[in-house]
Amino acid sequence: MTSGRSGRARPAVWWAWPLVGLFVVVLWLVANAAATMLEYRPLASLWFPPTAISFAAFAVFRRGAWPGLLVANLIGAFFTFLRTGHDFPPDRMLLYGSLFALAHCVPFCLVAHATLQSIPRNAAPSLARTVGVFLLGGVVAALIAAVAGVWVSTLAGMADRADTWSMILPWLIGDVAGLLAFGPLALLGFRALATRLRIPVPHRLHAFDDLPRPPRAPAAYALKLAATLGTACLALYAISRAPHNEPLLFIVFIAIVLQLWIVHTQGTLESLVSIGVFNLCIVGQVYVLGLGEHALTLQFAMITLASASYYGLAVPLLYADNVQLRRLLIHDALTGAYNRHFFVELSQQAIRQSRMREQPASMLMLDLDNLKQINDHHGHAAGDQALAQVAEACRSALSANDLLGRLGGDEFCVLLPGVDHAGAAIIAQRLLSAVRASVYPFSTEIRPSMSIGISTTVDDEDDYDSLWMRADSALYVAKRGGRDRLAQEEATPRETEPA
Ligand SMILES: Nc1nc2c(ncn2[C@@H]2O[C@H](COP(=O)(O)OP(=O)(O)OP(=O)(O)O)[C@@H](O)[C@H]2O)c(=O)[nH]1
Repeated sequence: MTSGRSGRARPAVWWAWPLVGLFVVVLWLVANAAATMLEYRPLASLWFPPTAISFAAFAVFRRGAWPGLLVANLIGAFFTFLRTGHDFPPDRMLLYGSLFALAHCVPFCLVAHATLQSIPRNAAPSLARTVGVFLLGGVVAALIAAVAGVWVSTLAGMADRADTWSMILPWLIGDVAGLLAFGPLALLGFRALATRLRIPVPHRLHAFDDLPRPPRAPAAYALKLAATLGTACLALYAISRAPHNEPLLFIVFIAIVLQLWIVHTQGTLESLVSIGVFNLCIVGQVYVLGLGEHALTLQFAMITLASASYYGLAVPLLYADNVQLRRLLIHDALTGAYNRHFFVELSQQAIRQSRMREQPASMLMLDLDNLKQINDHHGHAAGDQALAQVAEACRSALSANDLLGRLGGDEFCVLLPGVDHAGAAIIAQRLLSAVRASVYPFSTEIRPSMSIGISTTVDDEDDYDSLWMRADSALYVAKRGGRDRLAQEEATPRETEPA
């Protein structure tokens, strides 16, 4: 079920799992303390970041996360009992603590599992789908955790049955806010830790490693992050000075627009860090400025920012997919030249444009020599290699305006916009030389060579088809003349001798 890229060769050291357990316990309790500091009413915190730790630990360490998380939850529950003055006997403490632990761990274990399962094993992953499962699963898990947690609270006598519904909503929102603030970032952190400790992590966690990475621009990132945080700080400072002017708080939503700018232009890690920092900035300010009464609006802002950002992360991936699809659609996979369909379309367009500019256009029909012999003596893989090698040699001898297409088999075609008869012959000669200069790695006896037929527009009636027919006839002449040469369309085509 799980296997690691680097973990296969060397097994984890014996102290790796205890260290993971300890790390999870400490991190979970620190997050729990941060949540406690931000309680704006009993058992309702502005956010509950331990959810992020639980989700990430289950996603990376799977079953191995249970011991650390159970211990952390029990300790966290004991502290809450003491802090809220509930002096239970030891057996009750253990019972209620265990129930709290299960109420929290089971739902977040399930959402971690569902998020992992949303990444296909053998197909191209879709970040949008995984983000959808993570967000919706996160909300459902938080709802289950909130209902179960409030139920345990009433069972333990820590809350009134009458308060049940008024407790569930803030509990749910706090859990979601904590999960979205740090869940994916914590997951990356745990994955890095597992790799260091040579603990195998689920294969699926590597599915998004090849996300397109925009060029690193730390100064631009710092500027955008400062603008995002500055806007959020400004909004909170303004509302702290004018507490009854609620609309001021909505300045925070401008920060969401700035954050999306980061997501669309910076790398994934930078985006995850900015989500976390934005959340820290909000909760830190709420704590310092005492803005607990605006908790729901701010939670809404934090959740909106995080969920919009996670979906935004899928956009560069979709864009890269589009580029790749377009590349596959218009190029011949073996040689990288344009495929026949696209080459014909581009050539027709280029011929029309040359005519409008009152310029000529020329066409070169290229045919690789002796491919059948290469296939027969060295195999089809060698034949493929010859085709790719000759195409590369041609590409290196052409300019950016010239079009190279593979019409099929060993036939290529070059369209030269704005190039006349004489110019076409010079370029064709350059192509012959470039191909002759290369050496086939599979044979020193067969020298790379090709034959070329040339045609050039003579009047406005000329189009792709007429050029193609004349270039093809000229190619036939070059082949008949002994290969490795060019022939121009003429009543008596001019031929060059092999070098
Ligand atoms: N390896 C490989 N062979 C191909 C491919 N497409 C076509 N061929 C083979 O290329 C050979 C072309 O044969 P011919 O048209 O007689 O060409 P040739 O052997 O180069 O002979 P001349 O053109 O007269 O020099 C055929 O045997 C095709 O099966 C391909 O994509 N890869």
